[in-house]
Amino acid sequence: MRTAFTADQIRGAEHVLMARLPEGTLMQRAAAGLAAVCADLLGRVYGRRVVLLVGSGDNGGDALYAGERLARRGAWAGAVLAGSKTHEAGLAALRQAGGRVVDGSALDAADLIIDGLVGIGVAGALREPYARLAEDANAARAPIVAVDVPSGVDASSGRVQGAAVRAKVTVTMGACKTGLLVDPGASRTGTVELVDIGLGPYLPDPDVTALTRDDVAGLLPRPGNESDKYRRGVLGVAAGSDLFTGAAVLAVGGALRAGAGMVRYAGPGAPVTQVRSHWPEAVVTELRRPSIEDVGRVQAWVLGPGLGTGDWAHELAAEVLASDVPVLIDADGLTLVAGDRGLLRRTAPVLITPHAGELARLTGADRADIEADRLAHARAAAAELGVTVLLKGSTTVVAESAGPVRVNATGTSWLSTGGTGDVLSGIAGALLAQGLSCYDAASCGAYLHGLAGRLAAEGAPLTAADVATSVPAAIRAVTGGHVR
Ligand SMILES: NC(=O)C1=CN([C@@H]2O[C@H](COP(=O)(O)OP(=O)(O)OC[C@H]3O[C@@H](n4cnc5c(N)ncnc54)[C@H](O)[C@@H]3O)[C@@H](O)[C@H]2O)[C@@H](O)CC1
Ligand SMILES: [K+]
Repeated sequence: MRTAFTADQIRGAEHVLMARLPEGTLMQRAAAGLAAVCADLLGRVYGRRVVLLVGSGDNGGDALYAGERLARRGAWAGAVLAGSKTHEAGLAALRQAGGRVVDGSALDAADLIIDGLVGIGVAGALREPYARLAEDANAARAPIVAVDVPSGVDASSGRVQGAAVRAKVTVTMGACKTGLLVDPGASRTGTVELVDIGLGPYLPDPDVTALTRDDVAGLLPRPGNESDKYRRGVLGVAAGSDLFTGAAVLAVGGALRAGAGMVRYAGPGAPVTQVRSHWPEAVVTELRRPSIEDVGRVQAWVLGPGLGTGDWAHELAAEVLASDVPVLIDADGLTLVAGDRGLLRRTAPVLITPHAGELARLTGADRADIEADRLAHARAAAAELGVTVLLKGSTTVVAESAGPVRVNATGTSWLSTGGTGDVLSGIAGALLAQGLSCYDAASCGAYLHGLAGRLAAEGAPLTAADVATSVPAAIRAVTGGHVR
């Protein structure tokens, strides 16, 4: 499990550790790790031009001491001092090693740029001259190594309020920061390298976690000798309408490919015909009225893709939500719930899977605000609505009212195409039906969906149906595909 922490959590742990060590120890550990990554990236250090962007805090101190180490190995090291004050001991050490102070024009001829403008101490948008330096560094041809956090990215949320460095590598000290895993910040970090400065034992429970392949392999249900189609989990899918038939086909497809023992599809005539012809494996009930009475027993429901938002859909949603099994609500189901919050009054668990626009409709928050601070809005919605929230987007996050938010890093921008959300609801629904909690079903579902998207795309456009087709390959990639 990858873990990440807010700036305050990191400061708290650093405080305890620092009190036990001689002054300056942590910064030397940080600078040593940073210099090693820079040297790796340069290949040969001797004679290469390294430009340090140095802010007024300890982030600048890390950069100066790393510059000193590289200068001692024969690099040309020039520091651009951006702040009204500078880490004096760091600057003296750099000078002693042969480094110098330069102006921003040195960026053009740099072989490597070290961004030590601001780290976890940043507040708000970068001020001048920091903002201009960040932009000039981005425009230069040299790769940028960001110290701790790319300057301009909020370490605790991933928020970017103005100019921000776009790094090739981010060398983060002690522990990963939340803002490095959540967009828009995550898109600025490049590769994240962690330098161990001994903080581990002093860290609290993480703010954010990300499942690894092994975590997902451990959580995914696998059929055993005792399994039959009923015990493996039966998923009900209430989706599709005479107007929108494809959503039903895609949600059922995602569910079948993700290992549901059986999928019971319930809908009106047109999607019933489509689902039957695409998926003879599904057990289909054609609904003449909005009732699930004749559908048979299920262990979880997917409610909403392509369902419509009229009275018929509302009545069907109310029936599904009156059941005593977990329900995943997506798409039109979310619109129905936004218009009638009373539908959420139930004791069995609810997982909602909105994108930012759908969450805005549900909570009244501004869509752009949600995009800018996905974590905070997903958490707040989970607490307000009493549900598990899977917020879709460039970084998909899964939040409950308490505990760490799980972020998913497997996605690809090729997935932003019509119908992929319907497939995701089928995958996560199938995992719910197999007995996973909303939290695990959502985060494993997002992981598999992202990976299936990557496998389907291979760097080219994909369709939602391709994603569903690739889900077994994604599961094989995660579990090692051992035959059992
Ligand atoms: N505290 C520690 O034990 C360690 C800290 N380390 C480094 O120290 C950093 C934290 O240092 P600081 O607490 O000094 O904070 P930072 O260096 O991250 O930033 C604080 C400085 O930036 C300025 N600043 C804040 N927001 C700004 C904005 N929007 N535009 C322009 N300037 C802005 C402030 O005026 C202040 O001088 C970490 O990110 C890490 O790089 C590492 O050396 C490891 C050990
Ligand atoms: K930085």
